[in-house]
Formats: sequence, structure tokens, C-alpha cells
Amino acid sequence: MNDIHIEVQRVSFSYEQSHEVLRDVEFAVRRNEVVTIVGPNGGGKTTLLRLLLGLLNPDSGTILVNSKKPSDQRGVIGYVPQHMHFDRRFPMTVFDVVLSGLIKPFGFYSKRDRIKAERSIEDVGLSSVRNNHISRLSGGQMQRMLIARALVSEKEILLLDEPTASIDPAVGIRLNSLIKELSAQHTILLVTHDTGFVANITDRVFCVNGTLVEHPIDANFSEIIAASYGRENRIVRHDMVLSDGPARRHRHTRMHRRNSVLRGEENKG
Ligand SMILES: Nc1ncnc2c1ncn2[C@@H]1O[C@H](COP(=O)(O)OP(=O)(O)OP(=O)(O)O)[C@@H](O)[C@H]1O
Repeated sequence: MNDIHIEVQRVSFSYEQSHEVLRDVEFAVRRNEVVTIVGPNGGGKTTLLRLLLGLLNPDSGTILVNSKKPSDQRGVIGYVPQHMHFDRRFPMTVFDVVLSGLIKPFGFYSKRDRIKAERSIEDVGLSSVRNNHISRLSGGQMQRMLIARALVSEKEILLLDEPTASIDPAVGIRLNSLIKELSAQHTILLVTHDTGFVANITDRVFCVNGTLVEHPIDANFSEIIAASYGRENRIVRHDMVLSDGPARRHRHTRMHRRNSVLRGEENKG
């Protein structure tokens, strides 16, 4: 089996009538690696995830997932968003949401599907709230439910977008162990501003800011990355930004750094 799970060769991308967002991006990820993607707001991290998911096509260059085009490999990648919007008027339970991760053309789920959903819920430690309405979940439980939803269809690769955006540090420690456990079976790419959170689980760190640069990981890597964005800054949590347009531009001009480096050191200790 090819050890390279994702291969990106000299990829450039621009949105229509806009400046180039990514230029000559190149990297390879091996199976079961945990790769962290960091970078300033507007640096192109989400765009890179969309390219890997096959939702966008590069202007030039090649992306291969399992040696094939991402659009042919959609079943292989599970995307875990920061949060999801559900209509609270519908009585969706944790189990329903996780089961819905199995896309069925006619919506009929077999006994085997249900067992898979149960297992995924168990894997993320949510069995006790299996029948709870999702509006009653905490931020950390919601995040784990979304991971279970990605796991249920047996994806090989998990893309986690800001997994710590809506959780507090104590919950972050549990989530951190879960990601570590999942990495035994999955290749994991996570976009985060929270370098402290990933310090003990990541194999590699990529910084995306138009281009992609790999950072060496050493004892001080969180500090170095934070320093390169400006120590006085605190990175804004994604869920605090409500709209696109001017607000988004505003966000890009005032990058904040969350005090996560210190928190991460606490986590490690
Ligand atoms: N659909 C779109 N159309 C046009 N421009 C876009 C679109 N989506 C993103 N952009 C622009 O592309 C650039 C990269 O955006 P992207 O969302 O990939 O960055 P990011 O690193 O994920 O940022 P953040 O940390 O703020 O989420 C930004 O300048 C953004 O305004």
C-alpha cells in the first residue's frame, strides 16, 4: 500500500476576479500522520481544505488523495466542521445526527448502519447522551458528536476545522486524547489557531499564508509560531465572527492571538 495518503504538487488557486490565495503549495502527508495547519486569518487554510475535499479545483498543480483526484475520493475524507446549524424545532438526537453521516440515497438505514453509529458514539465517549436532543449538548459534546458523524462512514482521512473553537480547556484535554487515539487508524489534518492544543499530538506543522511552509517541531514550536504572528495578538475564535464582507476584512486586519500557548503548556504538564 502507498504510504503517501495526500499529495499536493505545486498547487495555485484564486477565487474568481480575486488575488491569488494559494501559490505553489506543495506537501505530502503519510498515512496516520497528524498534521496541523496554522496561519493568519485569510491565509488560505479553509481554501486548502476545500481543495482537498474536491469542492474547488486548483488553477494549476495536482492534488492526489490515495493517488486519485479528490473528487473521486470524497468517501475517503471526513470533514468535521467547527459547528453545524441544525433546526432546533426538529427533535434530532445525538444518534440521529451521527447516523446521518451515512449518506443513504433513500434514507433507509440498516441494522448494520445503526450498529456502526452506536460504535462511533461509543468511540467518542458519548454513549451516555446518545438519546439527548442536540440542543442540550455542550460545545465539547457537540464537537465529539461531529467527529462521530465523520467516523461513522469509516473515512480514512479526517479534516478537523478549528476543533477547539467552542470548547473550554478542560474539554480540550479530552478532545486532545480522542484525536490521539483516532490517529492510530486515521490520517488527521487539523486547522487550528490553538497551537498549545496540538503540541503533544501533531507530527508536523504547516503554516499557510499564501504559500505553505513546514515548521520544524521542537519544544518551543508553539512559541515560535505565535511569535511569527505577533506576540501582542490573540487569534479570534471563528465562532465569534458573524458575517462576511466588511467584518471579514476587519477580522483580517486585526489578527488576535489567543492565549492558548500558555494553556497548552498547562495541558502538557
Ligand atoms: N468564496 C470566496 N470568494 C472570494 N474570496 C474568498 C472566498 N472565500 C475566501 N476568500 C478569500 O480568500 C482568502 C483566503 O480565505 P480562507 O478562508 O481560505 O482563509 P483562512 O486562512 O481559512 O482564514 P480564517 O482563519 O479567517 O478562516 C481570503 O482573502 C478570503 O477573503
